[in-house]
Amino acid sequence: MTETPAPAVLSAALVSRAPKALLHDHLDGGLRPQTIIDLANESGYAGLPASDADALGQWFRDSADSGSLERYLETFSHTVAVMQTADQLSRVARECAIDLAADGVVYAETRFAPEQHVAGGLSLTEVIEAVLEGLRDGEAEAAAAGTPIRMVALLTAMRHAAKSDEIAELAVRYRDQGVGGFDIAGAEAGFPPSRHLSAFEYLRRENAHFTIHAGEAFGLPSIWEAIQWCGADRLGHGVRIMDDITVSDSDSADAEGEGATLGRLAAYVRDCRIPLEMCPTSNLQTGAAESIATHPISLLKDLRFRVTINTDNRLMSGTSMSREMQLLVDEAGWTLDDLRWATINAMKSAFIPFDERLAIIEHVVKPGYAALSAAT
Ligand SMILES: O=c1[nH]cnc2c1ncn2[C@@H]1O[C@H](CO)[C@@H](O)[C@H]1O
Ligand SMILES: [Zn+2]
Repeated sequence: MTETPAPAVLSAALVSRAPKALLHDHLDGGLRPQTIIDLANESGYAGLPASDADALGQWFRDSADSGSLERYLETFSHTVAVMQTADQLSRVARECAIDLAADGVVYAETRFAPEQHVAGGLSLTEVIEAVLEGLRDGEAEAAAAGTPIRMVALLTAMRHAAKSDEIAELAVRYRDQGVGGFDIAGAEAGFPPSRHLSAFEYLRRENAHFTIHAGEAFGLPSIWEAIQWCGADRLGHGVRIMDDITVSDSDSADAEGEGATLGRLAAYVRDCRIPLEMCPTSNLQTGAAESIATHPISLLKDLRFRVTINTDNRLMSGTSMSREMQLLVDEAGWTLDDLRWATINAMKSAFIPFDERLAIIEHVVKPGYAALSAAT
């Protein structure tokens, strides 16, 4: 009798070398702990809950681990507090690009809400320009270090606030200067995407791209509004699309997803290839999923939804793209081919022009994975 050999578990060294594409990363959720401390000391912000980097990093991870999106979001008050001057914003953006590049990320969209960075007297445009400058500097440094990365900013409007029209206009104004699109974020329950319909209608008139955080802390109605009412190009998280998928008996969907039945909304999302910006560790912390092994991302992969892997908030989750990928390999059986597929999915869904996406897929992602396959 011949036994099928168990697939080789991918080593951390290999996963860290894999080319990665990241669509869902919050700039204010990815600061280095030491940078927060430096910036707090320089600016006189006295509210930090810890004064050494290790303890502060731990504090963010623990506090974000509450099982509630609302409490998770409270931790951002400390990062936002030290992102109120042009120098602070540029430094954080520069380090974001460098850290992602060092992790093997070759393309990343990082998002932030300009309206949260005006407490120190900056205008919205000064906030955006400071971030864009930092991203350009970070790209240049990463290239010089031999780890080139393309960085794009997304402008977020906070869903509980009333600034989305203005932020959407800025996303259009800065479209050719490093801003790829628009997003809404913040507490989901009680703040449906349709509250910001005029911003989305404006963006569509302008042929601009946007994604919407939906289906994270709230279910199908939020996803339905985001897609069918607001016209979102992509879904931030979208993990609750599972509520519209029936698996005949527990865990019975096999590797091809046989045994699963899609409702109308889930079928629409799959048929239209609507990208899902999935963030496994973040979902465990906010209670949107129970474990990596049972996270819907694997079933959705098997069902061939357009799944992408993302970090959400590297600081609050103590994570990186390599870590998210490694967890899927170790705890949910993902293969190198699966990681390559998710990376190409992300590049196909990026908010940059088609020819530029294709160039990264053909000249960076595919050769990178081919070299790794040859090495396994
Ligand atoms: O997973 C999330 N769901 C909803 N909102 C989020 C998430 N992560 C971060 N933010 C919110 O987005 C703002 C801009 O980056 C952050 O300040 C945070 O309030
Ligand atoms: Zn997010």
